[in-house]
Amino acid sequence: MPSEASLREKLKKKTKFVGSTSRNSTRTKKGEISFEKNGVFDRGNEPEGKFKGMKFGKEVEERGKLRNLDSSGKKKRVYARDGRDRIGKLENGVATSRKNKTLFKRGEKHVKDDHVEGNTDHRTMWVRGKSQNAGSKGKRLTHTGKERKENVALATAKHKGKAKEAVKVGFAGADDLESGSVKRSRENKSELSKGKSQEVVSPSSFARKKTRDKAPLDDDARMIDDRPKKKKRVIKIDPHDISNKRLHDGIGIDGSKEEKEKEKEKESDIEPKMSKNAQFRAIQPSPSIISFVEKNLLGRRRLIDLRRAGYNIDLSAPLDNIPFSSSSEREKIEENIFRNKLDFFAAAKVSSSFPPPDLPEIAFAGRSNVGKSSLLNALTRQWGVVRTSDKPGLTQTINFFKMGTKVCLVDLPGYGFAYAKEEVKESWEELVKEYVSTRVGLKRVCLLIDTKWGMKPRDHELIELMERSRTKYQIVLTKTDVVFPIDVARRAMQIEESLLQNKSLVQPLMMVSSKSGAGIRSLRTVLANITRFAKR
Ligand SMILES: Nc1nc2c(ncn2[C@@H]2O[C@H](COP(=O)(O)OP(=O)(O)OP(=O)(O)O)[C@@H](O)[C@H]2O)c(=O)[nH]1
Ligand SMILES: [Mg+2]
Repeated sequence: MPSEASLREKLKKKTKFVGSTSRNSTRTKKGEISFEKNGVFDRGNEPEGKFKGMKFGKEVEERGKLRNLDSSGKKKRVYARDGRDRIGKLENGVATSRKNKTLFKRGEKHVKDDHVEGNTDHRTMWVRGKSQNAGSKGKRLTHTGKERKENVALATAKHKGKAKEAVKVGFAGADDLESGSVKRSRENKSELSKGKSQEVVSPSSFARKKTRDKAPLDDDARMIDDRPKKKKRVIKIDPHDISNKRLHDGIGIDGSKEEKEKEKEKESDIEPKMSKNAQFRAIQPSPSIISFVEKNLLGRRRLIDLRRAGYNIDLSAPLDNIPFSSSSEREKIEENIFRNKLDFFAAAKVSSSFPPPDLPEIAFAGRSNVGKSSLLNALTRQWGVVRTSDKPGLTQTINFFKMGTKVCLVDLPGYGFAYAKEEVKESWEELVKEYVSTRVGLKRVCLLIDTKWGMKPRDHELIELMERSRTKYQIVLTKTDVVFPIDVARRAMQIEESLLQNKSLVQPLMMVSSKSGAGIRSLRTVLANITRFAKR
């Protein structure tokens, strides 16, 4: 049997090896190593090679006992009690491994371990700790008497809700464990996860907890510090108390001045609330203006209504397409003058460049982009002769157009906002002012006002100038098609009322739309009368 002898020798060697490694392993694993039912290491994370030899030698015998006893819970407990003395002789690490064996038998988690230990103080404490009678049943096998007392105290403290007491006791116990039993510290760690009072067991976690608790305390303290400061800042003002503040302001206590001031405040509050727009809405147009607006289809209208009335809003439409006047005489005048071709013959940037005043002139003035050039085109229906643009400031010179042999139409540069340098715009204004105030042969200035925006300060400036120079001028509201008919009437009423005292103003106020053609016929009639009666 040489093979048997050699086998035994091999086994002995392995046993020796295992004996040493098992201790080391338990020490290093610190209770994390688990036993299987057959007592063999391990399902843990340790490499298998380390623990294979556990089946042999004395260790194997002991494991055999363990195995038998592990098969039932009761036996295990009996074995543990009996074996504790025996195992207790071993080093702490080994003893821990024994306990761990029982602990991890049914699971590897510490929480489970506590449950597996079953009727121990420990489990009762932490499992039932949330209920009642912590530590009243059973005895913890692995704990010393001192530890049991601590746990009981912890449980009692917890049960009674005395967290502070529990903290103190727990912390003391943790100190003991740190110095001695690794198992104890592990148990305490598991305890940490079960409640606030348990968290204090580990000194490090206790320190963390302490700092955590401190921070909010500090915040609270700061908040508490802040509150009174805020309160101090608050000045309680009684709105009905007129004793101090109002006396200091020099207002009598009787409240007479006070009431007056209140009334003034109310009035001043009301006035700004009445915006310009609201004031405009409050205007009541006269019936004559309203009828004129309706008759000429001024204001925003449906296309179908314009067509029914005989308007042709097609820009390329000839002059004839404008609705016929009921008066044959007026119709004749319109045709005779405005059927003539519109001829551009002069442009002037300075007054010295003005052409000689051979013909009576009708000028079109107004702010930039108000529609002066467009109106010239609409009156003659010769689109493109006068250049227009949606960009303010296109017309930068005084442009002279002959219309037949009887009248000259003058397109003036606009004033106000324009895409041009300030100096240039100022020169335009000066040129326009010079023209309207000094031009010989100027029979009428059509001052164009945008119906939507009304008159602006620059318009008033020019009016004042024409009033001073006694230049005849007539207001023409443009772009009436962009506002409601009632607003066209309101604007007309507003402007007429504002210029009632002006002597050089020629009535009536005209309203047109170069886009729809509304009011163009009426304006033609007015302008034709100028040329007819104009003295050369
Ligand atoms: N809806 C509408 N738009 C108009 C009317 N008249 C002119 N416009 C537009 O207004 C813009 C300015 O027109 P212009 O005739 O160039 O105005 P302007 O007063 O000559 O402008 P400046 O030469 O810069 O002073 C253009 O885009 C026109 O199409 C109108 O009656 N209705
Ligand atoms: Mg123009």
